[in-house]
Amino acid sequence: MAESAQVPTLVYLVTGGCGFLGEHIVRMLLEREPRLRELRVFDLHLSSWLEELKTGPVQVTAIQGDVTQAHEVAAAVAGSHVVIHTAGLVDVFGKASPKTIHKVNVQGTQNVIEACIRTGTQFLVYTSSMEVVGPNIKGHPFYRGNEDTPYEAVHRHPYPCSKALAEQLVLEANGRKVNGGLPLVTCALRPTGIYGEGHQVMRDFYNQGLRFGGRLFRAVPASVEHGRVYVGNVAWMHVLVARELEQRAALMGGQVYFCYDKSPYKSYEDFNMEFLGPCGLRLIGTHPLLPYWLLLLLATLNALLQWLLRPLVLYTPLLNPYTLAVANTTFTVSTNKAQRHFGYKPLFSWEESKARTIHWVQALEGSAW
Ligand SMILES: NC(=O)C1=CN([C@@H]2O[C@H](COP(=O)(O)OP(=O)(O)OC[C@H]3O[C@@H](n4cnc5c(N)ncnc54)[C@H](O)[C@@H]3O)[C@@H](O)[C@H]2O)C=CC1
Ligand SMILES: CC(C)CCC[C@@H](C)[C@H]1CC[C@H]2[C@@H]3[C@H](O)CC4=CC(=O)CC[C@]4(C)[C@H]3CC[C@]12C
Repeated sequence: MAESAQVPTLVYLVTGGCGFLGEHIVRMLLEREPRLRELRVFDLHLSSWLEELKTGPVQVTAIQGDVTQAHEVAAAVAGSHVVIHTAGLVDVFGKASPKTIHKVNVQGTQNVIEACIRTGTQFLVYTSSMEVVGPNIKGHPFYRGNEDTPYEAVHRHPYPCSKALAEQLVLEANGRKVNGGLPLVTCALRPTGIYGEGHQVMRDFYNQGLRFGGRLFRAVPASVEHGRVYVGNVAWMHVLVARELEQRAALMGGQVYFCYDKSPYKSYEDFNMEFLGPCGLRLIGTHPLLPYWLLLLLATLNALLQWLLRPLVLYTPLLNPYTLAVANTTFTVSTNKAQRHFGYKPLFSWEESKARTIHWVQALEGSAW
């Protein structure tokens, strides 16, 4: 990869570049990668905000395409120096079938790898997930663990299964020869639960709170820690990894990195209240209002209803046995591997991450502000 501060030469491709995280990566690259000549944004659904980016100095190329279609992926990858593969089907609510989740997340990733090899693209950054590790089906806590913490990673749900398989494909591809004979250099980033501007689940919780007269009802004990990381910092980690992968190929190739920042360790709901509280919502109860066994019964009923109604309507409530288990199991990370390997420091402090997220919630349609 040729380096020059004056003449931008690099071509980057971001798959899933119109999604929640993808948009932040795209904007961050344009702001903080001075060597960029062309930025290709590949997504199933192209967003209108891409148009405004086309007026800047970097050539922004919007590519409507499907990662499950190998020829579309190969055409987009050809001629790029770095691929950031963020596209994925993020579904833990039963909106898509397990087969579709597998096809997009696993076959789609395989297509990206093969496209890099066939077209001679040498650097691949994959957005994995904390979910490839856990929480596992046994509900074992992962308390402030790092990339080397032993943990029994056993999954049954299609989403974590697909992310784990895809991550494995990416890591195993490290070192394979790409067209031209150079080695492919890959690595995987594992965000914990991402939050920030554009976060759909946060929007859902906010709207739910508004419907209940400004109240949310505690469902998870405050003592359960759930790892969260600000979207801007996750994007920054992608930009840094992409930048450093060539110089530090021997160290970083085939590695996994948790995404982390200074966001506090809290339960899923208490963490959300850091933003929803200042927007006028209250979390009712210091303990869960319903006992766990009753929540599990409701979650199971929801799963049953989803199955029964499937021929007529898609019923996809937030509460199901999987989301209940994830929200009720401690899973937090404490690591400095990204700092040691490629000098990562969070770009946004907790105070700034919080302020930006609150500002976004306040601007939502139907907001109480
Ligand atoms: N949201 C979260 O808390 C976390 C997300 N992740 C991972 O981060 C990545 C991005 O997730 P989000 O931004 O939250 O999701 P998102 O749903 O907002 O973005 C995913 C993007 O991929 C695109 N996409 C989906 N199927 C596609 C296909 N067949 N071909 C081309 N593009 C396709 C979508 O149109 C969307 O723009 C995913 O790989 C996800 O697994 C990892 C950890 C946590
Ligand atoms: C009412 C319930 C008891 C609470 C429901 C909350 C859930 C909807 C969310 C709790 C934990 C979330 C997941 C977690 O942050 C890890 C994730 C990583 C990803 O890669 C994708 C998203 C997610 C699975 C995230 C999804 C929503 C929760 C299950």
